Amino acid sequence: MGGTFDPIHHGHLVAGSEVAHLFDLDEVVFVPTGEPWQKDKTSVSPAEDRYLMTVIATASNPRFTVSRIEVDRGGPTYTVETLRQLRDHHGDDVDLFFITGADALAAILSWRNADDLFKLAHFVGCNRPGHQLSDRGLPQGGVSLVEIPALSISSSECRERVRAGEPIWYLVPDGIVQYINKTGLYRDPDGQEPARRAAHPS
Ligand SMILES: Nc1ncnc2c1ncn2[C@@H]1O[C@H](COP(=O)(O)OP(=O)(O)OP(=O)(O)O)[C@@H](O)[C@H]1O
Ligand SMILES: O=C(O)c1ccc[n+]([C@@H]2O[C@H](COP(=O)([O-])O)[C@@H](O)[C@H]2O)c1
Repeated sequence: MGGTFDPIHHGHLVAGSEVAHLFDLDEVVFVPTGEPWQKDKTSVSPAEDRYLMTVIATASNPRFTVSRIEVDRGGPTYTVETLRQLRDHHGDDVDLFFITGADALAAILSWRNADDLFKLAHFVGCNRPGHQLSDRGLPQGGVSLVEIPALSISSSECRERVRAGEPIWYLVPDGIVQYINKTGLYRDPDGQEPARRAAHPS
């Protein structure tokens, strides 16, 4: 499952679990994006933080693992390179499924070497609340769309809530709340929430 995971939240975990069930997958490998080239670089947290949060969030599920493949590769992250590396590593005996969200798949034709992607893996697009994807324009048989039990959570909302001093308990696993508190991720650069700064202007 590919994503920026900034931070990983229960929407991602439910999607991974649901797709594993529907497609009878042996393993779901979460692959945090190294450098998401279609996102503003300055607004994405360090890859190492996103990787560590993904490890923490998935640790309790024996079918979930995390790969450093994109974090370690360096440079802009292209899914086509990730799939080629995975294919080289596993050989032709495994079926690869690339799981991601409907919003990301809607833009797949703008991805690097889009034509090759569908030869390397079967793509699974997760419909989430507010993002319904049609498979119009996508190659027949190359993509499956699945409905994920509605969980209206997004990473951007989690980041906004932390910045505003609002709780993210139960939107993300407990360990992620603790990691964010410990590292100060998503807070203002001076480490204070806006509400506290207003009360104690420096
Ligand atoms: N609640 C959800 N249900 C199903 N799929 C989801 C959900 N949240 C995210 N996804 C999908 O998981 C993929 C990877 O997610 P990503 O790391 O970009 O998180 P995000 O919540 O979409 O982040 P952001 O709000 O920063 O755009 C995305 O393509 C996204 O559509
Ligand atoms: O290969 C590409 O060119 C490409 C362009 C945009 C996104 N992706 C991948 O799509 C997945 C979801 O991305 P995002 O930005 O929605 O978190 C993630 O694994 C990205 O690396 C891949």
